[in-house]
Amino acid sequence: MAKSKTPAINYVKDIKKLIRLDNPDSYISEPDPARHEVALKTENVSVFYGDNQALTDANLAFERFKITTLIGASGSGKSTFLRSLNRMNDGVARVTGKIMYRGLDLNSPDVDVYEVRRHIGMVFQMPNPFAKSIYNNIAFALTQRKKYSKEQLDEIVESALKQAALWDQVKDDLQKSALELSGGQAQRLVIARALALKPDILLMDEPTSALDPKSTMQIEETMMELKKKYTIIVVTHNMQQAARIGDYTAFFHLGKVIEFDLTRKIFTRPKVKLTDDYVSGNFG
Ligand SMILES: Nc1ncnc2c1ncn2[C@@H]1O[C@H](COP(=O)(O)OP(=O)(O)OP(=O)(O)O)[C@@H](O)[C@H]1O
Repeated sequence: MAKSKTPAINYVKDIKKLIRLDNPDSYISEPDPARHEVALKTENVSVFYGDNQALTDANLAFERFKITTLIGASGSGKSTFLRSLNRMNDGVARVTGKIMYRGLDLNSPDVDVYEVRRHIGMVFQMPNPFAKSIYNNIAFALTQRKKYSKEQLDEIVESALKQAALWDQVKDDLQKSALELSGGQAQRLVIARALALKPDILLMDEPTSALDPKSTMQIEETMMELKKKYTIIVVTHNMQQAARIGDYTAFFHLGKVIEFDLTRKIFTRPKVKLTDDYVSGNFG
C-alpha cells in the first residue's frame, strides 16, 4: 500500500518546532504566505534615540484584515516600533532596516511621508480632536492636499463616522465643537478622522487606556468590525484586551521581539518562558 504523505509533512513540521525550541530566546512565527496575505512586514528594524538603541532587529509580518496586538512591559519598545511603521519617528529617532509595504520600503528616504501616513493611519492614546467642529475635524485633513466638492465631503464624513460607530450620536450636531465630546466619542472621532483618508492599515497606540470600561468595550467592538476592511496593529497594556481582540500577538522585552504568534498560542502555550512569565503576570 502506498504511504500517505501526511506523516512526512508532520514530521518536517515537528522537526522545525524542535529546532525553534532549541533556541528559547525568541520565537517568530510568520503567517503562511501561501494562505495569508501579508499587509506589512518589517525586516531588521532597529531604532536609536541618539546613542540609545531602543529597538533591535524587529522582524514581524502583519497579516491583512487581522488585529495584531503588541504587548510588553513599559519601556520595552512597543510604541517606538509602532511609530516607526508610518514614519512618525522621523526627526525624533533614527530608524534602520526595512518596512516593506506593497513591495516598497517605507523607510527609504525618497518615500513621500504624507502618502505613507495616508495609507497607514495612526490613533493615539489620548483622544486628540482639533478645536474645530465634528465635521471639520474630518474634512480638514482631507482638504489639505486635494479639492473635494461639498457633496463628496459630506459623503466621506458620514461614511467615516458610521464606520467609527459615531454617526448615530452626532449626525444632528456635526457643527458642534469636537471638544464637547466625551472621551469615548472623541476617540471614535479620531478613528473616523483616520478612516476618512481611506487607509489600509490602522496603527493604534493604547487607544482605550484613557477610557472607561464601557467606552473601552465599545471601541473594541468597533475594532472587530473595522478589521473586516483594515489591518490593525495595536499597542496595549491590557492583557485581557490583547487576548479578546488579537489574532496575532507580539511580545516585546527590552527592545526586542521575544515571541510572535497567534494570540491564542501566546496566551495559552507560549514557546518562550519569558512570554509565559509576562502573560501570567509574573512581571511587567
Ligand atoms: N522621544 C524619545 N526620546 C528618547 N528616548 C525615548 C523616546 N521615546 C521613547 N524613548 C525610550 O525608548 C525606550 C522604549 O520606549 P517606548 O515608549 O517605545 O516603550 P513602550 O514599550 O511603548 O512603553 P510604554 O508601554 O510605557 O509606552 C524607552 O527606554 C524610552 O525611554
